Parts: sequence; C-alpha cells; structure tokens
Amino acid sequence: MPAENTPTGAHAASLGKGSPAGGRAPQRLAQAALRDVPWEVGVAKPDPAIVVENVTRTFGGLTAVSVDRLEVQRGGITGLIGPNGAGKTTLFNLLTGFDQPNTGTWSFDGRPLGKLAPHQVARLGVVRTFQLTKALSRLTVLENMLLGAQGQRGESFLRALVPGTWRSQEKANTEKALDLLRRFKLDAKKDEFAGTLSGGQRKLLEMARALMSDPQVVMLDEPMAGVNPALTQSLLGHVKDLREEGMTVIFVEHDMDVVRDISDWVVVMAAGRVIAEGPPESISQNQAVVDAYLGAHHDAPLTVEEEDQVLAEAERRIAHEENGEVIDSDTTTRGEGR
Ligand SMILES: Nc1ncnc2c1ncn2[C@@H]1O[C@H](COP(=O)(O)OP(=O)(O)OP(=O)(O)O)[C@@H](O)[C@H]1O
Repeated sequence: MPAENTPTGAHAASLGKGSPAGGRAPQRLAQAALRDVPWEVGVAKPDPAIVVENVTRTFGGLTAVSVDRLEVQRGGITGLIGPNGAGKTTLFNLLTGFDQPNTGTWSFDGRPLGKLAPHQVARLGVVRTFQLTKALSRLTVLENMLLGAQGQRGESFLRALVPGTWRSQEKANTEKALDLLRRFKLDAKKDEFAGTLSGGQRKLLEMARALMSDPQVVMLDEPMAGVNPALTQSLLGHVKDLREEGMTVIFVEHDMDVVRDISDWVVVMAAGRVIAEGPPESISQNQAVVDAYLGAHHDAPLTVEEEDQVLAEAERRIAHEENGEVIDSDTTTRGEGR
C-alpha cells in the first residue's frame, strides 16, 4: 500500500522545489505506477528509465553477473540487495561504463549505453557513487565538487583552479558546487582537504559531487555503509530528495530497514542473477530470497568460520579505506570502487 505520509520532509522543503504533476508526491507517483506490476523477475515497468538485457560478466570461471532482463522504473527508488558477491557492484560498474560485459545490452531512455566510457555515460545523465568513496584526499572539498562537473563547456578543472582564468561556465560550476555543498551541509568545509572529512562526510561529498552533472539516474553503492546513525538519517533524507526532484535512484544496501524505508521497488540478486523483484513488502515473503539472503543473514547465528570471514572482510575494507586516503588522482579503472 502506498504510504499515507507525503514525503516532503525537511530536506525536500529546503530545496524549494514545486510538487510534480497533479500535486502528488513523487513517492506516491512511483508507488502508484508500480502498484499493478507483477512481482516477477524481469517484469516490464510502466515507464522504464533503464532496460538491461542479457548482460553477463565473467571473471575466469566465475559468472559475476548474468541478468536476462531488468527494467528500472523512472522516478522511483529501486533498492538492489543480495548477499556478498551477488554481483551488485559489478552490475553498477557495467551499467556506468566502468567495466565491459561479455554479452548484453542496456539502455537509458532507449539510448544504448554499452561501450561508452564513464564520462560519456555521465553526460547522458547516468552517474554513480562508489562503495569506497573516491573523494580525492589532497584536493579541497570544493575542488572535488568541480571535478564532478562533467559534460559541460570549459570542463578542465585545472583551468577552474587557476585564478583569473575562470570562464562563465566555471563560475557557474562554482556557484552550483557551493549551492550543493550548502544543501549537504558541507559548505563550511569547502576549503578543507577531502582527506580530513569523516567517512560519512565523504559519502555526502560523493553524493553532492555526483549531482554536479545534473543526472537523471543516480546509482548509489552502499551510501549508508560505515556512516554513523545521525548521518544515516541525513543521507536517507538526501536520497529521498533525489526522488522528489524527479531523479531515478538505484541503490545497493545491506540494511533491510533502510531498504524497506526508502525503496519503491526492490531487486534481489544472488550468484549474479536477479532472483526476485517486487515492492519491499513482497521481499520478505519470497522463499527464494529468504533462502538466499535473509535467512542466511538474519536468522542463523554465525558459525566460527563465518565470523572469521566477516572479520577478514572488515580488515580488507579498512585496508582499502586506508589506501583510499592516499589516492591522489581520479584514475578509476575497471573493477575499482568495490
Ligand atoms: N575485478 C574482478 N576480478 C575478479 N573477480 C571479481 C572482480 N570483480 C568482482 N569479482 C567477483 O565477482 C563476484 C561479484 O562481486 P560483486 O562485488 O559484484 O558482488 P556484490 O554483490 O557487489 O558484493 P558485496 O555486497 O560484497 O559488495 C564476486 O565473486 C567477486 O569476487
């Protein structure tokens, strides 16, 4: 059932955006559009922004992604869930040009996106953030934002950093960056090095930076991971705001409470495949999902081996984060951001 509350919270109100057609809140529009869609894998959506067909990606003998068909409804928030190694990040990498598939096609608004580089995909309106944030430690927060202004004239950020050579476009970019930093409450940090930000603030910067290119589709890879509870609420509000502004949001998340809270539709992956999709309330009723994911994650206590795995994974992630802090150029390559 659609929520009764109009989701124009403090965040949305602060944006001063008008309400969409018919005065109905986007959450209700997205949920209404999806209300009669059957809970079936690969099902057609009334107004798909993204359509994925027969996309496979293997690494050696491992099939990381094998998606026959997936449509993502425009203007809604789609949660992408699944156990570790299900292929969620690889699918993000493929859809945004950071990796190339073995087979398959995908499109945004009917335009094929295959074989495009990430910046070309971004110019067409599809951007993503990374699980491990890619804020560049040795640039200031504002400079990081200017790097996000892709697809616009005078885009060389180096030029934008040299006083006296700013063009109107770069001035506009700076104003836009400052507006976004205010919105994400990072304006006071604009001249600080991104490396001094907390993990949560980096997530905010990552999201703010993604918005510099005026995207229509925003793909967020674990936007809440590692963020303290106070900032989680703020991040959740910002994700809802993207929908308020008419954007299509796809996000990867492990926390089912978060998924239930903000998703209009949930897609479940396991072993590279989509094994279920439907509104959030359909997911916990789905036996395949319970078997592949929820049961394994939430019901059974961890075995000693599983605990060791969790600890090893945590150590790996911390090591990555520490490495991430010394990244000094935006040289994203295949498979990065995992
Ligand atoms: N560059 C790579 N080289 C080799 N194997 C890879 C590479 N990238 C991903 N894989 C493998 O592909 C599978 C899917 O990984 P992926 O990171 O997409 O899963 P995920 O669902 O995002 O997992 P998590 O929730 O842990 O982030 C995993 O088995 C992973 O080890």
